[in-house]
Amino acid sequence: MELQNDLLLRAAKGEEVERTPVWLMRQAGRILPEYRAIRNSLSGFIELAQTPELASEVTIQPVDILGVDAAIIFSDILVIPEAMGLPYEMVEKRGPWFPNTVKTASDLDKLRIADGANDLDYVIKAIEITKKNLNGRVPLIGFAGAPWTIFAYMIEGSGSKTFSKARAMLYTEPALSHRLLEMITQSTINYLKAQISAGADLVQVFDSWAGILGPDQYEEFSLKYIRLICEAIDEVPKTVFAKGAFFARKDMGSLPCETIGLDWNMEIKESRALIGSNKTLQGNLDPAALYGTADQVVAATQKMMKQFIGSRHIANLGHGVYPDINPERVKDFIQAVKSFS
Ligand SMILES: Cc1c2[nH]c(c1CCC(=O)O)Cc1[nH]c(c(CCC(=O)O)c1C)Cc1[nH]c(c(CCC(=O)O)c1C)Cc1[nH]c(c(C)c1CCC(=O)O)C2
Repeated sequence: MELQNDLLLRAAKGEEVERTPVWLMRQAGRILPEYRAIRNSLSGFIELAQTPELASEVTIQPVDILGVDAAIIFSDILVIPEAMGLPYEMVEKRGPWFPNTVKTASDLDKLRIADGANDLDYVIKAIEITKKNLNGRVPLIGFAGAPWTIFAYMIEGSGSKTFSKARAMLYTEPALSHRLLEMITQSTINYLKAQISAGADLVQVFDSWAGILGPDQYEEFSLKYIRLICEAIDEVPKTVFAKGAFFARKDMGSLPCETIGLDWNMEIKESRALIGSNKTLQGNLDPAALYGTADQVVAATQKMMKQFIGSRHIANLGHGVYPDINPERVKDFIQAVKSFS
């Protein structure tokens, strides 16, 4: 199926574009009343994610309602631990929670490498339905968590400010840590390849908890595995978003991927200098900027866009859109990118 709007893919590959493409991390769900209407008719997030027809519907909502230049499949990074044998629950207002965590080698022996196509068949079906229903309007982004971020949840069992159990494991059980990271990496490669076979046009790896490691540990326990994933996937362009990894920007310039995501703490020109000229940069408006008035949102967006002039760029926020943002301000952001020249 020929894409009618392939701005995202051309920008990722560093090809000519008429204008900068724009989408938002966490655009599916969260902010739209149309999403909440569907979600509230079910038992919760997990049932929605596991119902391919509905997951597909909420994936396409931001394309119809907001006018973004890409869809991102509605799912979660935590489907990988579940497919490996560690199920999660989504607790209302509190976030993910794992009844069991990995503490010892015998916990690890109970886990398996996920195969992607079978273990996560509901995501694969949702991608197939979404590709059909998008009918080539915009590209579809597939995604997975980076091994370190997935590891952090599997050890900690929930979100955390410090992830001190997960970070302790790196010091007390480095060999066990590497074994688990290898299993997650292999599962993730299988999963991303299945997403691509089903129709994903680009894949993004989210390393949401990159910023809590020091530079040496980040190289050893995170970047190494992200590199393996990028090396294994050559079918479609890849984006790596490592939140808070300002210290790793130079190393990220040599990852075998097309695009590097920037968070809003990262200065744009400095990031370009560190990462080099042969990557597309994605980002990086502060998500809190969308709490401003329409005029303020437009001004902040233009200010960001100016700093990317002459640079390979995909416009986005510096992290996921916050749940209580007015969708009208999201539209102002998108329109400000589209009319920037
Ligand atoms: C760390 C992380 C998670 N999930 C994700 C990350 C990485 C990105 C980031 O750093 O924000 C990624 C994710 N989660 C979800 C998507 C869907 C696609 C998209 O819109 O980008 C994506 C790409 C749906 C979701 N994942 C979740 C929801 C909310 C569930 C609900 O409707 O109640 C959605 C729509 C739940 C979730 N899932 C997770 C948390 C911490 C939570 C609870 C708080 C929150 O809402 O973010 C783990």
